[in-house]
Order: sequence, then C-alpha cells, then structure tokens
Amino acid sequence: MWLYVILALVEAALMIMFAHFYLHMSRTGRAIDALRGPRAIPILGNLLQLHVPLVQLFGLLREWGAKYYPVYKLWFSIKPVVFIQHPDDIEILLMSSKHINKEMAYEHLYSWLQTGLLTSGDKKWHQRRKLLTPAFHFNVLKKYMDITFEQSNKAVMDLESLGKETNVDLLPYCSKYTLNIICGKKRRLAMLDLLLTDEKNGLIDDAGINEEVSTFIFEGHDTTALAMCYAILLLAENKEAQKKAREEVEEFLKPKNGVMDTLDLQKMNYLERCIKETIRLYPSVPMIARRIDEDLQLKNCLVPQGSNVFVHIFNCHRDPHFWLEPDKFDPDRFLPDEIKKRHPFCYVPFSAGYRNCIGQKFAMMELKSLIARILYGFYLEPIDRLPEIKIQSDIVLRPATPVQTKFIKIDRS
Ligand code: HEM
Repeated sequence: MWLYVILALVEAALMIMFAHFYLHMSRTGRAIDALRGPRAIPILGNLLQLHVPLVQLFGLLREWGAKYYPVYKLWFSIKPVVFIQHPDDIEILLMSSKHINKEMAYEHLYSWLQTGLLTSGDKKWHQRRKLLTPAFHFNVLKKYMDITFEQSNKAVMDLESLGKETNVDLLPYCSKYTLNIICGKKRRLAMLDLLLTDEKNGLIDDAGINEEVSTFIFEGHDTTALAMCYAILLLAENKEAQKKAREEVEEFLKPKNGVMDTLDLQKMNYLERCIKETIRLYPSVPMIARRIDEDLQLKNCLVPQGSNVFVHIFNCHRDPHFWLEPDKFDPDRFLPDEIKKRHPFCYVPFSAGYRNCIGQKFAMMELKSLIARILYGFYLEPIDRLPEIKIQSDIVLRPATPVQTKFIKIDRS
C-alpha cells in the first residue's frame, strides 16, 4: 500500500517537473523568463503572492512596478503576463492594429456582458465598433445633454432639501446620478433606435443588442461615478482649486440663475483641467490588458506570442520620470503648453488607439455638468482624506471603504 502511495507521489512530482520544464523551455517561456519580476514557483507561478486582499494587491503591483521599472513579468500559474508602464511601450502596443484582442482580466465580465464592444475581439469587435461609433459623435451627444443637466440639478436639489450642511456618502451618491444619466430614457432610446435600425438591416440581432446595452451601462456608469467621487474628494481637499473652479462656474451660471447649457460646459477650461488631473491621479480604469497573438517588439522588451500584456495606467500616471511631484493635485499640468512638453502616452485614462474609450467625450461632458452644478450649489469640506483612503483595484479603481465629504449649501437668494 505505502509503495503505491510513494510511486504515485513520485509520478506526480515527475509530471510537475516535466510540465514546468516544458513551459519554461518553450520559446514563450524563455522570452518571459528573460524579464525581471518576483520569484515564481513551479506550476503555481506567482499565484500565492497574488492571492491577497484587493487593497494589498494594488500596493503590491505599485511596488513591483517601481522595483522592476519599466517592465516586469508575472506567472499567473502557467499563463505569463508582462506588465508595462513606460509611455514608449504603451504607444507601440496601443497604436498597433494587430494587438486588439483581450482575454485575461476580462473573463469574469463575459457572463454578464457576453462579448459586447468592451470584451469582444477580431471581426466582431470591428463590426460593432463601426455600428456604434455614430452614436457617440459629439453632435449626436449634444442632443442628449438634457438628461445630464436634469440629473445634475436633481443631484443638487436632493441634497439642498436635507438642510444647510450634509455629510454625503460619496459612492452611492455619485452612482445614483451617473446611473440615472446612462439609463435616462431619452439617451437609452437614442442608442436603442440606432441598434434597432441596425437590426432591421440584419447587422445585429436581439442578443447583440442585449450585450451592447449591458456594456454601455457597465462601462458608462461605474467609471464616471468613480471619477466624480474622486473629483469631489480632491476639490474638497484642494481649496484653492475649488475656489478657482467655482469662480469659473459662477461666471457662466450666475447671470442665468444656475441654468447651464452645452456651450457653457465647453468653455469651462479650468474645471476641465481639474477633471483631467483627477483621472490622472485616480484613473477609473487603472489597468487594461491585451492578449498577444504574435510577437510584439516593444522599446523595453520583446513580448512573446502566447502571453498577455497588462498596461499599468495608474503607475504610468504617477511615473516620476514624466511627472514632477506626481502625487500632487495640480490642474495646470493640463495647460496646453504643459501638455506639449510631455510624452503623449504618459496620460491614457481613456486608453488610446483603436480600442480607446468610445464614451470619453460623453464622460467629460457628464462630469463637467455634475461637478459644475455641485460647485455652484455647495462649498465642499473634506471629511475623509484621499491619502488615508484605502484604494482597491479590480477592473475599476474603488475606495475600499465608504468615503464622505461635507457639502455646505451656498445661499444664492
Ligand atoms: C471617466 C469615465 C471613463 C473612463 C476613465 C473610461 C475608460 C476607459 C478605458 C481605459 C477603456 C479601454 C478599456 C480596455 O482597453 O480594456 C474604455 C473602453 C470603453 N469605454 Fe470607457 N471610460 C469612461 C466612461 C465611459 C462612458 C461614459 C462610456 C459609455 C457611455 C464608455 C464606454 C466604453 C466602451 C464601450 C469601451 C470599449 C471600447 C472598445 O473596446 O472598442 N466609457 N473606457
């Protein structure tokens, strides 16, 4: 009996050794092992190090990014992953028309979104992107700003009814109004109209429409709600920026008693800089991934076919090689002259290239509208402060615990 157990154990050990040897001696394995990264063990790779709470994982990926800068590798069991954060490498990957497919990090979205625009690849993605692009043209979006203004007013009026000072639990607050906007009747009909016409023309079926509606609700709501939440926290902590942004908003809104239109929003340059700086420091999507189906030569390494690349947007946005005092909130980094001085790919909150965010213009207008209206209605005082707030990173960058800001009503009577 013991002999059988020992033989079985020896057989298992030999099989593990063989699989390990086979994996690491393969072309992909050798190219990956040539890169630096934390020590991996046979078969499990780095899984044990990665099996920690999400808050810790976020810190770990930041640490490795700095230690092995600018590129490192991890083995997710037998799947190799290359992490990049240098703008030269990001540019090559995102501007390539070959590497547009996704796999890892998106798998848990498949059951819900199936393969809509965010998760699909190859031909299906090309076809859907072509179908949906017209719905996000700026001239089309302008028509659907009514619902955004309506919800921005509601976000303020709901709080005003609670009294002079309110401690607001930001995550549910921001979620409520961004969700109302994305699900807003007029906007939903606009997108559905377009898809239903496509359905009549045989370009998409019922299941496809379902995938795309779920995708837009997912991508268009959580990302914007989080950006709104971080913008409120940052403006509450940075009083000078808050004052400047409010003065700009008042210039447009005061003469019209708080009513705003799309043209006003387009002119609010300082507010736009505050939002851009917010999603530099807290990019709602902190990391994106691509499956590498053929060798990809980057500036800092070769990524072999059969691996995945993760672009660490968060690390890139705080890379001290490209950003002076990277942790400081400074909206003037986005003055046109400052932008010109920088590498264009060291700021990619909406990704870039073929698979960039289709909703980025809409997101910016929506954020400007909500925050402008809040700044016009309230002074913001910090309660929870960002440096102390624990952040966790999964598909979006979320505070790990509830966060609050004090809203003090501005008397405009
Ligand atoms: C602050 C808000 C937002 C941020 C930071 C953001 C960021 C991003 C990023 C980084 C990607 C690339 C994902 C990847 O390559 O895996 C992306 C893709 C996408 N976003 Fe956004 N997004 C925002 C708002 C929105 C909104 C409002 C919508 C829709 C109404 C939207 C719809 C999409 C879709 C459909 C894709 C997939 C595009 C494709 O693969 O062709 N996003 N977004």
